[in-house]
Order: sequence, then C-alpha cells, then structure tokens
Amino acid sequence: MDPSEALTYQEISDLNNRKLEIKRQHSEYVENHPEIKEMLNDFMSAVLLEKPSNVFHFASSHFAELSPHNAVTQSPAGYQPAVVCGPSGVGKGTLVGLLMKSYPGRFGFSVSHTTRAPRPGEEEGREYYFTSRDEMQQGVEDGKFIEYADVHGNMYGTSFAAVQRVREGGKVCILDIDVQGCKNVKKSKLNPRYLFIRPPSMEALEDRLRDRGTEAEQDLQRRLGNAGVEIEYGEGEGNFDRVVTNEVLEDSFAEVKRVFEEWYPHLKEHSEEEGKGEEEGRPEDGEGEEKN
Ligand SMILES: Nc1ncnc2c1ncn2[C@@H]1O[C@H](COP(=O)(O)OP(=O)(O)OP(=O)(O)O)[C@@H](O)[C@H]1O
Repeated sequence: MDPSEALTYQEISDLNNRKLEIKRQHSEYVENHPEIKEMLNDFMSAVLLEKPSNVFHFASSHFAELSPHNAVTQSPAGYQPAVVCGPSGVGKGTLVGLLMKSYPGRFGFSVSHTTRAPRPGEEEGREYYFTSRDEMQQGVEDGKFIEYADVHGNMYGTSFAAVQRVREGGKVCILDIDVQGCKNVKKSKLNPRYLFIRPPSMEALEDRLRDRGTEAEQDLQRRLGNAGVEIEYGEGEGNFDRVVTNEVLEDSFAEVKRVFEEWYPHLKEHSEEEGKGEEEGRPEDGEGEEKN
C-alpha cells in the first residue's frame, strides 16, 4: 500500500471512537426495545415448531401480523392500541379526556384486574375484574397480563383479554400509563402506538401537581423525583413514536389530535357533533387508590 494512503494515528483513533459510539448506540437501542428479542425468540420458536419448507414465506406471514399497517386497517383483531405515557401531573388524563370527548365512541379503556375486594357500588367487569391473588399470579405466570404491579399489598394488572375486548368493540384502546408501565408493555406482544407527553419545564409540572391538590407533600415529591428520569426516557431516541410538549393545553391538544388522526385515519370521519352525549367512561380507580 502507498504509505501516503495509510491512515494517521488520529484517523485510526477517530474511527475506533466512532465504532465504539455506534456500538453504544446500538446497545442502548436494543436495551430500550426488549420487544426485539421477544419478537425474534417468538419467530424462532414458531419456525422450530412448524419447520416450514419456505422460511421466507413463513417469515412474511409471521411478521405481517405485527405490521402497524395491518393493525390500523381494521383487522379481526381491531385497531392497534395506543399508549399515552408521561410523568405524573403532565396532563395525560386531561388530554385523553379531551380526545374521548372529541371522538365519542371511538376510544375505550381496558378494565383492569385487581386482587382487592370490591367496594360498595363497584361491579365486576365495570370498574375492575375482581380476582384472587392465586388466580392473578397464575395469570401472570401464564403470560395473560400485559403489565401488572403490586401496590399497597394488592395486585393490579392489565390483561391482553381486556384490551382485546375493547378492540373487538371496534374501539381504539388507550393505555394511560406511567413510564414503568410503558416499559412493561414494551416487553409484551401488544405492539401499540406510543405517545409521550412531556411538560414544558419541571416548574410547570410542579405547579400542575400542586394546583391539582390530590397528593400529600411526600407523594408529590416522590412523583417529581421520578419525573426527571421519566422525561429523559421519554425523550430517548426511538423510545416513542411521538412526543408532544403539553404547554398551552389548546395547542397541545390540537397536536395530539393530529397525531391520532394520522395513526387512525378513521377518526377524521367523525365530528364532535355526531356523538354528543355519548361520552366515554373511564373505569374509576376509586378514591385514594393510587397505583403509581
Ligand atoms: N397544558 C396545561 N396547562 C396547565 N395545566 C394543565 C395542562 N394540562 C393539564 N393541566 C392540569 O394539570 C393537572 C394534572 O393533569 P392530569 O391529571 O391530566 O395529569 P396526569 O398526567 O394524568 O397525571 P397522573 O399520571 O398523576 O394521573 C390537572 O389539574 C390539569 O387540569
């Protein structure tokens, strides 16, 4: 080789650094997307089970089931669910409530399972599916839950079947969840759309939580303490399909509507006027019961 073509020490070192940086970015991406390994493992298991003669054909139908295009065009499984995630107090519930009002009958919430006893007035399958700890643990072991948590000695969780029921009703199932729940959803096979709502600043977030007045000081501090890493995760490359900053509510809601109409074009056919009075109910969590 012509010595003039050889790389300088500096160039080699730059190349090595670039290689390390790319490797780091790849690992970070894979770590933030546990569904990749899950998907590949699933594919491998399906191949070994079926032993197809044409692996290319088999792969194309196996992965076609996961494609967002298939999911949003109304397949027998219904519309692809949507995760709305963000730190506590950012305005997820407010924005989701406005969405439901704007598109009556188009969205639904899944009914969670819980091991706590029903309260007076609560109905099986309306507020919750009430179950025993043994039964719920068995369900978790059998992979029936998308996500679950143990809160103050009771288990709560979202089952695949509950989301499926909303989809079968022809509605888009919305999962209004925190970052921890979102990470669990990512480990599951649900394959939803992911929207992250971020606050314009930590000060604005604190003001909102204080003005809402639903948490004691210690709980409020805990929520604010978690918000920093949650926002960092929300802004992380490739972690969410879309990120919306909730500053002026009117503007952020207009943006959220644009995102949803892009994801679910059938929403454009529906106006607020059409379904007046047909407001969508969210299963109430019950007073003082806080799962995050
Ligand atoms: N753009 C906004 N500007 C000012 N206040 C807002 C805005 N959006 C929501 N809020 C207010 O902030 C408070 C928190 O909103 P909300 O309860 O919807 O948050 P959240 O993200 O659902 O919280 P959590 O996860 O704790 O349920 C509410 O009092 C709401 O009215």
